[in-house]
Amino acid sequence: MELIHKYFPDLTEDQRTKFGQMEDLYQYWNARVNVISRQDIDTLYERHVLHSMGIAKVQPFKSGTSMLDVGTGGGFPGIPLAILFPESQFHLVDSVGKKIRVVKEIANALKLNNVKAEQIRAEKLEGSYEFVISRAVTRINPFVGWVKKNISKNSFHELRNGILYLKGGDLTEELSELTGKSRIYELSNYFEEEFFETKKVVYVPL
Ligand SMILES: C[S@@+](CC[C@H](N)C(=O)[O-])C[C@H]1O[C@@H](n2cnc3c(N)ncnc32)[C@H](O)[C@@H]1O
Repeated sequence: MELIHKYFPDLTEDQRTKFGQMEDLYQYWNARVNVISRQDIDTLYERHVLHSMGIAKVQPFKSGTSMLDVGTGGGFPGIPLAILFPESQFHLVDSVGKKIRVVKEIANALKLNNVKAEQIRAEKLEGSYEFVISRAVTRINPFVGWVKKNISKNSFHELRNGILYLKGGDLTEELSELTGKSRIYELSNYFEEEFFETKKVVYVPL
């Protein structure tokens, strides 16, 4: 938790409380439905919560933004970002129903009125959003194909609407497959500790 305060010092009391409640909730639910690896639960704040919040360092979302989190699993990156941006709307989707059940339980327990969770495959999803946020779902190229129908045109952020995707490894080959412009943001520019496995946010404007 100290790390959240270190990198996001302006949180309200309500946000601090909600972040604080996440640990017990994930301990409880992960013991019933495996949504994050069991060894990772001890490092929930570093490897999952703060990591998800790396997206906010790249693009802080303005009030009224709508976000789609594709392949959210147990709620990452969507849940931490929904706590951080209570004035924005988050639609969290996953193809696996039991994961969505956990997300709904956690969002309800945290009283996150700005989160909607749904079991659906990304390819079938209608609706439009300013940004698609995601972590560790598939290769960038098919991912862009799934979600480009869901990006709205009305940009009102510094970055044009598009995808913000937490990813690791050497992305040269994957990104060379993309026709449009993409950009890589290194998380090491925002966080001094080296605790993330995937160290980049890939931005694909659409
Ligand atoms: C490796 S997990 C990552 C979960 C979460 N984003 C995280 O980083 O903790 C990938 C997730 O993507 C979901 N998924 C894979 N293909 C999908 C699709 N076509 N539509 C929706 N969800 C999908 C899987 O069910 C799984 O929960």
